[in-house]
Amino acid sequence: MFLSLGIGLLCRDSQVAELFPPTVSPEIVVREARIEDSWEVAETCCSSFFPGYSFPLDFVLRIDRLVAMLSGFSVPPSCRRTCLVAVTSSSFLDAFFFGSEDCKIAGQNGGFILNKGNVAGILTVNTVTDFLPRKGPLRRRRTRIAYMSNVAVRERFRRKGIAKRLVAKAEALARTWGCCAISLHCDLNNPGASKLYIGQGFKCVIVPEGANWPQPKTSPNMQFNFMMKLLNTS
Ligand SMILES: CC(=O)SCCNC(=O)CCNC(=O)[C@H](O)C(C)(C)COP(=O)(O)OP(=O)(O)OC[C@H]1O[C@@H](n2cnc3c(N)ncnc32)[C@H](O)[C@@H]1OP(=O)(O)O
Repeated sequence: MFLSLGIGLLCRDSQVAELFPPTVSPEIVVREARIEDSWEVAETCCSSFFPGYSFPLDFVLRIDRLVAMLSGFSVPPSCRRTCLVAVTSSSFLDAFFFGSEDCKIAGQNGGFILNKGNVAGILTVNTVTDFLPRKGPLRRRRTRIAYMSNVAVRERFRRKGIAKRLVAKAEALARTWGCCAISLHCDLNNPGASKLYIGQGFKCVIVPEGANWPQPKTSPNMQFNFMMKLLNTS
């Protein structure tokens, strides 16, 4: 009986392997982040944008992100901001990764990770338009243009269409906010991300030389493409 049960399990494993070959992502749901996702959002952000840092600097970075995220959700009146997460089904992760790379505690492999790994990707979208030139002598904020940032997918979940899903969800959300366009800054030296946005229909906006066009505050040597996509609101 034990033998047949063992064979049954083996069959199930191979069938599961067939159903989920390594190139296909497990079930992914894209939704707005909840408070309990905060640490994993910070972790996904830091491991994607600062992959080279090790303990204790990476821990400090994550705390910094966490604080920035929790405090950054207050926005000027009439503006919207939200963080989207792509989450994997936890049962899948429990079955395949529990106790291994997704459940690391401080300092392991020289890096700080404390999560079960449900968040596979993140994206922030807002209508604050801090990165668009203001309008008129009163320097009023532009309206109806959403802005995307912090798009990141954990390394082992990349090239499975997760960023595309996050971008599509951000566009849908922007439409519900009444936006007619969505914009972003993309590092000129990030060909993967540029390809992603061009593939999703974003166009580079040529910023006139010397224009007073606000840019993200990163290292001074970093150069950005400002990209935009008109949203079909019909
Ligand atoms: C506005 C911003 O926030 S820009 C910052 C972008 N973020 C980063 O650079 C952080 C580190 N990188 C990442 O987190 C990821 O690699 C991302 C977000 C750039 C892409 O996430 P993924 O989930 O892997 O993208 P996804 O699988 O949806 O790819 C969609 C398309 O983008 C393009 N693409 C994505 N990554 C790459 C890459 N490394 N090289 C070439 N093309 C790429 C491809 O055209 C791809 O389609 P394909 O797989 O059918 O060829």
